[in-house]
Amino acid sequence: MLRKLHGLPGLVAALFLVVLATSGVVLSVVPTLERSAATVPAAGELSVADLAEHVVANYPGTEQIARSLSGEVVVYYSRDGQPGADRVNPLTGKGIAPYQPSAWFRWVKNLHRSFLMDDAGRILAGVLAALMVLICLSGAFLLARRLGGWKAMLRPIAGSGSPRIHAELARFAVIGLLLSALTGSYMSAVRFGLLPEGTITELSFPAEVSGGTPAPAGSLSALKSVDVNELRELVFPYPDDPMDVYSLSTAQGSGFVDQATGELLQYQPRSAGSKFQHWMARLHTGEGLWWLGLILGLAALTVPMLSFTGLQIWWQRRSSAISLGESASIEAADTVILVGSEGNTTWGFAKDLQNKLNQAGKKVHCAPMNDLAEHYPQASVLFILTSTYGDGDAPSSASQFIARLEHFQADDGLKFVVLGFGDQQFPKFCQYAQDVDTALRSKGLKQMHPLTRIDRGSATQFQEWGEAISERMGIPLALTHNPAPAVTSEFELVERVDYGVAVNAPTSILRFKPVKSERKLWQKLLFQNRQNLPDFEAGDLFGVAPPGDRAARFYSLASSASDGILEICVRKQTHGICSGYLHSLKPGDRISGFIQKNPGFRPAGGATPIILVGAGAGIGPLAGFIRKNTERNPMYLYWGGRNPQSDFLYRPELGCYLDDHRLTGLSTAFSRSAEKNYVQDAIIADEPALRQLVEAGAQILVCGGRDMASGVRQVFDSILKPLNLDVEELRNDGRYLEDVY
Ligand SMILES: Cc1cc2nc3c(=O)[nH]c(=O)nc-3n(C[C@H](O)[C@H](O)[C@H](O)COP(=O)(O)O)c2cc1C
Repeated sequence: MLRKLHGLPGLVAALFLVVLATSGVVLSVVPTLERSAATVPAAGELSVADLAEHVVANYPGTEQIARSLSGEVVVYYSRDGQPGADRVNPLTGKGIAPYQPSAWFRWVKNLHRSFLMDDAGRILAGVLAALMVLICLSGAFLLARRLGGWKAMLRPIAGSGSPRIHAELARFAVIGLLLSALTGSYMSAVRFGLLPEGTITELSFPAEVSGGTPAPAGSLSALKSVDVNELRELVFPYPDDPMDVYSLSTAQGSGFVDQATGELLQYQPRSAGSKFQHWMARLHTGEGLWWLGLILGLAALTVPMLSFTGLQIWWQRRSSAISLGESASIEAADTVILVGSEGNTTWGFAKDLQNKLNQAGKKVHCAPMNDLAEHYPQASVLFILTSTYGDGDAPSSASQFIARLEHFQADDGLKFVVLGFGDQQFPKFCQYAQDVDTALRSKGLKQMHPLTRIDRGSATQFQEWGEAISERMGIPLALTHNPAPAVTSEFELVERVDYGVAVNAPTSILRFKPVKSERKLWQKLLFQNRQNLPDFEAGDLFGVAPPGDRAARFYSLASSASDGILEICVRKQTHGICSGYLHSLKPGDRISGFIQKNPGFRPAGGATPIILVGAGAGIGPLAGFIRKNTERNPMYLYWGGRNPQSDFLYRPELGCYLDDHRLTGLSTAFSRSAEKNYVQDAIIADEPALRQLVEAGAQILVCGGRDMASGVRQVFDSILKPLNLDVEELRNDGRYLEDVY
């Protein structure tokens, strides 16, 4: 719902919003330009009387002096019967230049206010401003949900590509955009009478005027008592009409001034409503608040990019949407599958399950979890397949599920199974699936099979779960869904470096070049994936299926697309089909593969010190991070191998990285050498230095086998103890990341 509230207005209004925002950016510099050209006297330095005296000395035919909120003073005068207007220096009253408002800015203002279409355009601009309020608010809620609550709004944002850019820009700009949209909506609502206007009472001409001989403007007491910075406008009396008066308008109110006595007549302070309206306009335009104008302009500058990335996200989501096969009705279904998904990948698994159950003769009803019915009269099994989002929260298609469960009537014969989809990198791995499992049990439903968690869409884990369910239900259920994108790219092996044969740990660094083929124009326009030149970062995963096998295996990437090479570091497993296949490749051989993003495993960036820990082939992504560290931020590597003569992976590269300071420090440990050390020992040896780094905000990234990762966690727990910290706490702050296999 929240996503629709955000996306739909965005899609409908994107183009108009870009026009509004771009013209807003141009207008946002006006207050700064005006302010830089204006001379603003210090408070108390110059009164309106002084200003009038200086101006009249230079412009004897002065009719009006106007001062903008930016401090620009313009005198309107008549000379030899001809009207004129000059910008003047308030301190001297001397003219600076003829006053000529910019025709270009006027055109942009018209475009911004009304799309150059008068009232119809103004109404459209008002509606767009209101839509923008909706987009900003729903976007802020989505962002808070994604980051794990309002308190976590400043947390590093995981992810990459358009979703990450969209979220980063939105976080930066949302307050500015919301302010512009709210004030713009208010101004439109007032203009079209939807909100009351702040009353500005028209002053009637004073009944009693002295009619005496006019005194010089500089001597009039009412003008002397007003600081020039308060002035809005001073209209001079008609020459040779002793019964006429000065009309004075200031920030506080307006009134008349007797030209002979200097007395203030019929003064009217501004009403609270008028002040409010005035401030809303200032907060929208930044008039007189040049710094705010620039902030609002910067925020508006993000709108074209937000629209573009928003459109890309929508398109990607649409492209990955799964159309479900025929679904039995709620009344007729003997099996129900409910799906909780945000990015649609879980639907692919659900569809496979539904197809296989159909093939086994079941009548399956499949729906989003939010569509939980009150009763499934014929159903004996309820499958829940759900992902987890935010910080252990429900994905959007399951957000109402727990609430709806209150009204659910379960038959005695109904059993349930929960299958969670998540990512082990997140501290609350498959937490929502766990919550659903608990909620169903507390509701009194019987579990048919224990909760199972699938990590990063593993086809193998899904298949294994299918086998277990198959046994429970007594039906064949060969689940084969592999969420790999249908489109793979071709890669050619250009180089391999082999290590570790002598210590029974054959490990190769394999470097591939993508085989190029250009995208067609329509594919580019429709934001289609680059078919053969995928975008990837070190730490993302490379999916490869060995010949004759549909299930892909994943290898952490040791390079980024910008390196121009796709690099993986693969240890040949005993009986490993895929690792054996990769190890058999010779330069010139081609393979097909695809990229799976792994946004949860990336160094924080900026000056944050990074501690990299790995063992064996786990060095792959870590080497990729170091290669990318061209800004020479502090980066330390702790790595464990078997023997320095045989499997010191990346030895020459690491030497170069140390020399050119992409790597700040390197500690190694070898288990089959004289020292017989593991990476944990190398970490303990540097305990005080590491503690200091963590105290200074360091982030730790660990890559390698499960046992090594668990040992490293224990060691860090003990190192962190004196700081009253532990790995779990760092993990919650995104400062302890693992890529474990
Ligand atoms: C912003 C974001 C937050 C996530 N939070 C969690 C989480 O807290 N726990 C977890 O196990 N997985 C988390 N994941 C991983 C997803 O649950 C996982 O990728 C899942 O397969 C997505 O399925 P879906 O595309 O059907 O929504 C998160 C993913 C993203 C992009």
